[in-house]
Amino acid sequence: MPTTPVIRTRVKICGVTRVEDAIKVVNSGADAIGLVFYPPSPRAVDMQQAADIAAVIPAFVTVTALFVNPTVEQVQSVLDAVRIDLIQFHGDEDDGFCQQFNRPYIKAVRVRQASDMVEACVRFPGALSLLLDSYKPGVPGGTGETFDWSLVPDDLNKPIILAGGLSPVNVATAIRDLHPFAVDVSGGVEADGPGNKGIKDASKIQAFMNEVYRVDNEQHNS
Ligand SMILES: O=C(O)c1ccccc1NCC(=O)[C@H](O)[C@H](O)COP(=O)(O)O
Repeated sequence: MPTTPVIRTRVKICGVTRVEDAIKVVNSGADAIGLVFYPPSPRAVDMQQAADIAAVIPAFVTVTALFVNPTVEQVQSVLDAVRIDLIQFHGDEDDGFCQQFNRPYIKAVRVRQASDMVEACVRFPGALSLLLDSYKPGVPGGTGETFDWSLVPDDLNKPIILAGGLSPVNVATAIRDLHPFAVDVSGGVEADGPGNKGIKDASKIQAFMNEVYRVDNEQHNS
């Protein structure tokens, strides 16, 4: 993990499915939203939902499109219809595939051991950052589970986006322990209840952001 804290930890809220939730995310001060283009996910959006959401996102908030092993045509059709600033590849794509879309990209690494992250830095030279997520067999992402943060090497040569099971309860510890460039949350800011995947809760989003602000201030005023 980097030994020096970043001045302000960036935040991406992933799995937004409704315009009203996108507005909550923007108003909370988050830096990025994630739109899931993976139909099996309960958080998947169709093209119209995505276009409607992207239309309310102002400048300086990054609209991220998330794919899991898409075809070239699937990615291109989204890019043609929706304002997308950044692509998140969450499957088994390689660097050549990820680089062909004329958009910056980040690559998810589902962490089992330290070498997963070290090797990903070599295998994905075009990735802006690595998004470190939990490994769960058969589940490509959005698991709501943390992984063993002590596995994260302190000398990775790409900025880290920490994901997997973050919430208002544990994000401060995560930032203190790992000093990631950014944190990414989905399930941890959703409304309670099994049918509410993809429905974000304004008070949880704000609690998450408040914790990020609190720990950033704590680290820079100590
Ligand atoms: O959200 C999904 O359903 C999903 C499905 C397939 C691949 C990725 C998916 N989500 C990715 C994310 O929302 C986050 O980048 C990350 O996995 C954190 O999710 P969570 O553990 O719920 O905070």
